[in-house]
Amino acid sequence: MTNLEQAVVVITGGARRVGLHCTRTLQRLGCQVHITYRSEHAEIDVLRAEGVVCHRVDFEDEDNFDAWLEYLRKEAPPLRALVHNASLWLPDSEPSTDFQTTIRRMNRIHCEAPYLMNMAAAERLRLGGNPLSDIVHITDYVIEKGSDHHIAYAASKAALDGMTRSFAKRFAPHIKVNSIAPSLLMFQADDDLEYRRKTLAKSALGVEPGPQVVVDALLFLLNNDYMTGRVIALDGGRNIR
Ligand SMILES: NC(=O)C1=CN([C@@H]2O[C@H](COP(=O)(O)OP(=O)(O)OC[C@H]3O[C@@H](n4cnc5c(N)ncnc54)[C@H](OP(=O)(O)O)[C@@H]3O)[C@@H](O)[C@H]2O)C=CC1
Ligand SMILES: Nc1nc2c(c(=O)[nH]1)N=C([C@H](O)[C@@H](O)CO)CN2
Repeated sequence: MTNLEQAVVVITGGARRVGLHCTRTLQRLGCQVHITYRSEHAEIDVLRAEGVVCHRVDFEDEDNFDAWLEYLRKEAPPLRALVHNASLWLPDSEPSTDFQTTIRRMNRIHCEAPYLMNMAAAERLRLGGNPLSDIVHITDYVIEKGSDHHIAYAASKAALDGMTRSFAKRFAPHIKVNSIAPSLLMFQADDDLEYRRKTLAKSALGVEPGPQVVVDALLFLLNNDYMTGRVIALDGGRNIR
Protein backbone atom coordinates (compact mmCIF):
# COMPACT_ATOMS: atom_id res chain seq x y z
CA MET A 1 0.00 0.00 0.00
CA THR A 2 1.63 3.25 -1.10
CA ASN A 3 1.84 6.01 1.50
CA LEU A 4 0.02 9.03 0.09
CA GLU A 5 0.66 11.26 3.10
CA GLN A 6 1.96 14.60 1.76
CA ALA A 7 2.16 13.11 -1.75
CA VAL A 8 1.67 15.87 -4.35
CA VAL A 9 -0.93 14.92 -6.95
CA VAL A 10 -2.05 17.03 -9.94
CA ILE A 11 -5.63 16.52 -11.18
CA THR A 12 -6.67 18.43 -14.29
CA GLY A 13 -10.32 19.56 -14.32
CA GLY A 14 -10.35 18.87 -10.59
CA ALA A 15 -13.04 21.35 -9.54
CA ARG A 16 -16.18 19.70 -10.90
CA ARG A 17 -17.96 16.33 -11.08
CA VAL A 18 -15.58 13.34 -11.40
CA GLY A 19 -12.44 15.47 -10.96
CA LEU A 20 -13.84 17.13 -7.84
CA HIS A 21 -14.59 13.74 -6.28
CA CYS A 22 -11.02 12.63 -7.00
CA THR A 23 -9.68 15.90 -5.55
CA ARG A 24 -11.65 15.66 -2.31
CA THR A 25 -10.83 11.97 -1.78
CA LEU A 26 -7.08 12.36 -2.28
CA GLN A 27 -6.99 15.52 -0.16
CA ARG A 28 -8.77 13.60 2.63
CA LEU A 29 -6.18 10.80 2.29
CA GLY A 30 -3.46 13.30 3.13
CA CYS A 31 -2.28 14.20 -0.36
CA GLN A 32 -1.42 17.75 -1.32
CA VAL A 33 -3.69 18.09 -4.33
CA HIS A 34 -3.04 20.60 -7.10
CA ILE A 35 -5.87 21.05 -9.60
CA THR A 36 -6.35 22.88 -12.85
CA TYR A 37 -9.69 24.51 -13.50
CA ARG A 38 -10.93 26.63 -16.42
CA SER A 39 -13.81 28.77 -15.17
CA GLU A 40 -14.13 30.57 -11.85
CA HIS A 41 -16.96 29.39 -9.58
CA ALA A 42 -17.73 29.25 -5.86
CA GLU A 43 -16.28 25.73 -5.43
CA ILE A 44 -12.79 27.08 -6.20
CA ASP A 45 -12.73 29.20 -3.04
CA VAL A 46 -14.07 26.28 -1.00
CA LEU A 47 -11.31 24.03 -2.35
CA ARG A 48 -8.66 26.63 -1.58
CA ALA A 49 -9.98 26.87 1.98
CA GLU A 50 -9.61 23.06 2.17
CA GLY A 51 -5.92 23.41 1.21
CA VAL A 52 -6.21 22.44 -2.46
CA VAL A 53 -3.81 24.40 -4.69
CA CYS A 54 -5.95 25.67 -7.59
CA HIS A 55 -4.36 26.73 -10.88
CA ARG A 56 -6.57 28.46 -13.45
CA VAL A 57 -5.54 26.84 -16.74
CA ASP A 58 -7.39 26.89 -20.06
CA PHE A 59 -5.69 24.41 -22.39
CA GLU A 60 -6.96 26.49 -25.35
CA ASP A 61 -5.37 29.73 -24.13
CA GLU A 62 -1.83 29.48 -25.51
CA ASP A 63 -0.08 31.92 -23.15
CA ASN A 64 -1.91 30.68 -20.06
CA PHE A 65 -1.16 27.05 -20.93
CA ASP A 66 2.52 27.78 -21.72
CA ALA A 67 2.87 29.38 -18.27
CA TRP A 68 1.37 26.23 -16.74
CA LEU A 69 3.88 24.05 -18.63
CA GLU A 70 6.71 26.29 -17.33
CA TYR A 71 5.37 25.81 -13.79
CA LEU A 72 5.38 22.04 -14.24
CA ARG A 73 8.93 22.13 -15.67
CA LYS A 74 10.58 24.45 -13.15
CA GLU A 75 8.44 25.36 -10.12
CA ALA A 76 6.22 22.41 -9.24
CA PRO A 77 7.19 20.27 -6.24
CA PRO A 78 8.17 16.61 -6.81
CA LEU A 79 4.98 14.94 -8.11
CA ARG A 80 3.58 11.56 -7.03
CA ALA A 81 0.89 11.53 -9.76
CA LEU A 82 -0.56 13.46 -12.70
CA VAL A 83 -4.21 12.66 -13.53
CA HIS A 84 -5.52 13.81 -16.92
CA ASN A 85 -9.24 14.22 -16.22
CA ALA A 86 -10.03 17.56 -17.93
CA SER A 87 -12.21 17.08 -20.96
CA LEU A 88 -14.88 18.61 -23.19
CA TRP A 89 -17.60 16.32 -24.61
CA LEU A 90 -18.16 18.27 -27.80
CA PRO A 91 -20.57 16.79 -30.35
CA ASP A 92 -19.64 17.02 -34.03
CA SER A 93 -22.79 18.88 -34.96
CA GLU A 94 -22.81 21.64 -32.32
CA PRO A 95 -24.61 24.39 -34.27
CA SER A 96 -22.16 27.13 -33.30
CA THR A 97 -19.12 25.08 -34.29
CA ASP A 98 -17.71 24.07 -37.67
CA PHE A 99 -16.11 20.64 -38.01
CA GLN A 100 -12.56 22.04 -38.33
CA THR A 101 -12.94 23.85 -35.00
CA THR A 102 -14.39 20.74 -33.39
CA ILE A 103 -11.50 18.43 -34.34
CA ARG A 104 -8.92 21.07 -33.45
CA ARG A 105 -10.47 21.67 -30.01
CA MET A 106 -10.79 17.96 -29.26
CA ASN A 107 -7.20 17.22 -30.25
CA ARG A 108 -5.96 20.20 -28.25
CA ILE A 109 -7.74 19.24 -25.03
CA HIS A 110 -7.45 15.44 -25.10
CA CYS A 111 -4.17 14.88 -27.00
CA GLU A 112 -1.85 17.90 -27.31
CA ALA A 113 -2.36 19.19 -23.76
CA PRO A 114 -1.80 15.84 -21.98
CA TYR A 115 1.22 15.13 -24.24
CA LEU A 116 2.83 18.49 -23.43
CA MET A 117 2.04 18.20 -19.70
CA ASN A 118 3.55 14.71 -19.49
CA MET A 119 6.78 15.92 -21.14
CA ALA A 120 6.92 19.01 -18.93
CA ALA A 121 6.21 17.14 -15.68
CA ALA A 122 8.47 14.12 -16.32
CA GLU A 123 11.38 15.33 -14.16
CA ARG A 124 9.08 16.28 -11.25
CA LEU A 125 7.38 12.89 -11.51
CA ARG A 126 10.74 11.09 -11.40
CA LEU A 127 11.61 13.03 -8.24
CA GLY A 128 8.19 12.39 -6.64
CA GLY A 129 8.08 8.60 -6.88
CA ASN A 130 7.46 6.60 -3.68
CA PRO A 131 8.91 4.37 -4.98
CA LEU A 132 7.18 4.88 -8.33
CA SER A 133 5.00 7.72 -9.63
CA ASP A 134 1.89 7.62 -11.83
CA ILE A 135 0.38 9.23 -14.86
CA VAL A 136 -3.30 8.37 -15.39
CA HIS A 137 -5.15 9.18 -18.62
CA ILE A 138 -8.93 9.18 -18.31
CA THR A 139 -10.18 8.15 -21.74
CA ASP A 140 -13.60 6.73 -22.70
CA TYR A 141 -15.13 3.35 -23.58
CA VAL A 142 -16.25 4.97 -26.84
CA ILE A 143 -12.72 4.48 -28.31
CA GLU A 144 -13.62 0.77 -28.59
CA LYS A 145 -17.01 1.19 -30.32
CA GLY A 146 -16.74 4.54 -32.08
CA SER A 147 -19.39 7.22 -32.02
CA ASP A 148 -21.47 8.73 -34.85
CA HIS A 149 -22.12 11.99 -33.01
CA HIS A 150 -18.83 12.53 -31.14
CA ILE A 151 -16.34 11.45 -33.83
CA ALA A 152 -13.73 14.09 -33.02
CA TYR A 153 -14.11 13.51 -29.27
CA ALA A 154 -13.69 9.73 -29.69
CA ALA A 155 -10.70 10.17 -32.01
CA SER A 156 -8.91 12.45 -29.56
CA LYS A 157 -9.60 10.08 -26.67
CA ALA A 158 -8.23 7.23 -28.81
CA ALA A 159 -5.06 9.27 -29.24
CA LEU A 160 -4.85 9.67 -25.46
CA ASP A 161 -5.29 5.88 -25.14
CA GLY A 162 -2.42 5.30 -27.57
CA MET A 163 -0.19 7.67 -25.61
CA THR A 164 -0.74 5.49 -22.54
CA ARG A 165 1.36 2.72 -24.08
CA SER A 166 3.88 5.12 -25.60
CA PHE A 167 4.51 7.05 -22.40
CA ALA A 168 4.59 3.80 -20.41
CA LYS A 169 7.53 2.71 -22.62
CA ARG A 170 9.27 6.09 -22.43
CA PHE A 171 8.94 6.63 -18.67
CA ALA A 172 9.55 3.11 -17.32
CA PRO A 173 10.79 2.05 -14.80
CA HIS A 174 10.24 5.09 -12.58
CA ILE A 175 6.82 6.34 -13.80
CA LYS A 176 3.80 4.06 -14.46
CA VAL A 177 1.34 5.22 -17.14
CA ASN A 178 -2.17 3.72 -17.30
CA SER A 179 -5.66 4.60 -18.54
CA ILE A 180 -9.07 4.50 -16.99
CA ALA A 181 -11.71 4.02 -19.73
CA PRO A 182 -15.22 4.69 -18.45
CA SER A 183 -18.54 4.58 -20.21
CA LEU A 184 -21.46 6.33 -18.44
CA LEU A 185 -20.35 7.70 -15.06
CA MET A 186 -22.56 10.71 -14.39
CA PHE A 187 -25.33 12.23 -16.49
CA GLN A 188 -25.34 15.93 -17.22
CA ALA A 189 -28.02 17.85 -15.28
CA ASP A 190 -30.00 18.58 -18.47
CA ASP A 191 -30.05 14.98 -19.81
CA ASP A 192 -33.73 14.10 -20.31
CA LEU A 193 -35.47 10.90 -19.15
CA GLU A 194 -35.54 9.28 -22.60
CA TYR A 195 -31.79 9.82 -23.06
CA ARG A 196 -31.11 8.47 -19.56
CA ARG A 197 -33.26 5.38 -20.18
CA LYS A 198 -31.60 4.70 -23.55
CA THR A 199 -28.11 5.16 -22.10
CA LEU A 200 -28.70 2.96 -19.05
CA ALA A 201 -29.98 0.18 -21.34
CA LYS A 202 -26.64 0.09 -23.20
CA SER A 203 -24.77 -1.71 -20.42
CA ALA A 204 -25.32 -5.12 -18.82
CA LEU A 205 -25.41 -3.59 -15.33
CA GLY A 206 -27.71 -0.73 -16.40
CA VAL A 207 -26.71 1.83 -13.76
CA GLU A 208 -25.27 5.34 -13.50
CA PRO A 209 -22.37 4.48 -11.14
CA GLY A 210 -21.23 7.96 -10.17
CA PRO A 211 -17.62 9.18 -9.71
CA GLN A 212 -16.59 6.77 -6.92
CA VAL A 213 -15.81 4.01 -9.43
CA VAL A 214 -13.12 6.27 -10.94
CA VAL A 215 -11.69 7.05 -7.51
CA ASP A 216 -11.55 3.31 -6.72
CA ALA A 217 -9.70 2.64 -10.00
CA LEU A 218 -7.32 5.57 -9.41
CA LEU A 219 -6.43 4.34 -5.91
CA PHE A 220 -5.86 0.84 -7.30
CA LEU A 221 -3.38 2.23 -9.84
CA LEU A 222 -1.57 4.36 -7.25
CA ASN A 223 -1.22 1.31 -5.02
CA ASN A 224 -0.11 -1.17 -7.69
CA ASP A 225 3.60 -1.18 -8.54
CA TYR A 226 3.34 -3.80 -11.28
CA MET A 227 0.93 -2.30 -13.81
CA THR A 228 1.87 0.04 -16.63
CA GLY A 229 0.68 0.59 -20.20
CA ARG A 230 -2.72 -0.86 -19.36
CA VAL A 231 -6.39 0.14 -19.28
CA ILE A 232 -8.99 -0.25 -16.53
CA ALA A 233 -12.38 -0.48 -18.27
CA LEU A 234 -15.26 0.90 -16.18
CA ASP A 235 -18.20 0.29 -18.51
CA GLY A 236 -20.85 -1.73 -16.65
CA GLY A 237 -20.53 -4.54 -19.17
CA ARG A 238 -21.07 -2.51 -22.35
CA ASN A 239 -18.81 -5.03 -24.15
CA ILE A 240 -21.04 -8.02 -23.31
CA ARG A 241 -24.36 -6.31 -24.05
N1 LIG B 1 -19.30 11.87 -17.17
C1 LIG B 1 -19.33 10.68 -17.78
O1 LIG B 1 -20.35 9.96 -17.75
C2 LIG B 1 -18.11 10.20 -18.50
C3 LIG B 1 -16.89 10.86 -18.36
N2 LIG B 1 -15.79 10.37 -19.02
C4 LIG B 1 -14.50 11.05 -18.82
O2 LIG B 1 -14.25 11.17 -17.42
C5 LIG B 1 -13.62 12.44 -17.15
C6 LIG B 1 -14.46 13.23 -16.15
O3 LIG B 1 -15.78 13.38 -16.68
P1 LIG B 1 -16.70 14.63 -16.20
O4 LIG B 1 -16.46 14.87 -14.77
O5 LIG B 1 -18.06 14.39 -16.71
O6 LIG B 1 -16.00 15.80 -17.03
P2 LIG B 1 -16.60 17.28 -17.35
O7 LIG B 1 -17.24 17.25 -18.72
O8 LIG B 1 -17.40 17.70 -16.19
O9 LIG B 1 -15.24 18.16 -17.52
C7 LIG B 1 -14.23 18.06 -16.58
C8 LIG B 1 -13.50 19.36 -16.50
O10 LIG B 1 -12.73 19.61 -17.68
C9 LIG B 1 -12.48 21.00 -17.71
N3 LIG B 1 -12.14 21.49 -19.05
C10 LIG B 1 -12.92 21.46 -20.15
N4 LIG B 1 -12.30 22.08 -21.17
C11 LIG B 1 -11.12 22.54 -20.69
C12 LIG B 1 -10.04 23.30 -21.25
N5 LIG B 1 -10.08 23.76 -22.51
N6 LIG B 1 -8.97 23.59 -20.46
C13 LIG B 1 -8.94 23.18 -19.17
N7 LIG B 1 -9.92 22.46 -18.58
C14 LIG B 1 -11.00 22.17 -19.34
C15 LIG B 1 -13.78 21.65 -17.22
O11 LIG B 1 -13.47 22.87 -16.55
P3 LIG B 1 -14.60 24.03 -16.36
O12 LIG B 1 -15.72 23.37 -15.63
O13 LIG B 1 -13.91 25.06 -15.56
O14 LIG B 1 -14.96 24.46 -17.76
C16 LIG B 1 -14.37 20.58 -16.29
O15 LIG B 1 -14.29 20.96 -14.95
C17 LIG B 1 -13.47 13.14 -18.50
O16 LIG B 1 -12.17 12.90 -19.03
C18 LIG B 1 -14.51 12.45 -19.37
O17 LIG B 1 -14.18 12.51 -20.75
C19 LIG B 1 -15.83 9.26 -19.84
C20 LIG B 1 -17.02 8.61 -20.03
C21 LIG B 1 -18.23 9.01 -19.34
N1 LIG C 1 -15.90 15.41 -20.64
C1 LIG C 1 -16.96 14.58 -20.64
N2 LIG C 1 -16.90 13.44 -21.35
C2 LIG C 1 -18.01 12.63 -21.35
C3 LIG C 1 -19.16 12.97 -20.65
C4 LIG C 1 -19.17 14.18 -19.90
O1 LIG C 1 -20.17 14.53 -19.25
N3 LIG C 1 -18.06 14.95 -19.94
N4 LIG C 1 -20.27 12.15 -20.66
C5 LIG C 1 -20.29 11.04 -21.40
C6 LIG C 1 -21.57 10.24 -21.39
O2 LIG C 1 -21.95 9.93 -20.07
C7 LIG C 1 -21.52 8.93 -22.15
O3 LIG C 1 -20.56 8.10 -21.58
C8 LIG C 1 -22.87 8.22 -22.05
O4 LIG C 1 -23.82 8.92 -22.72
C9 LIG C 1 -19.13 10.61 -22.21
N5 LIG C 1 -18.00 11.49 -22.06
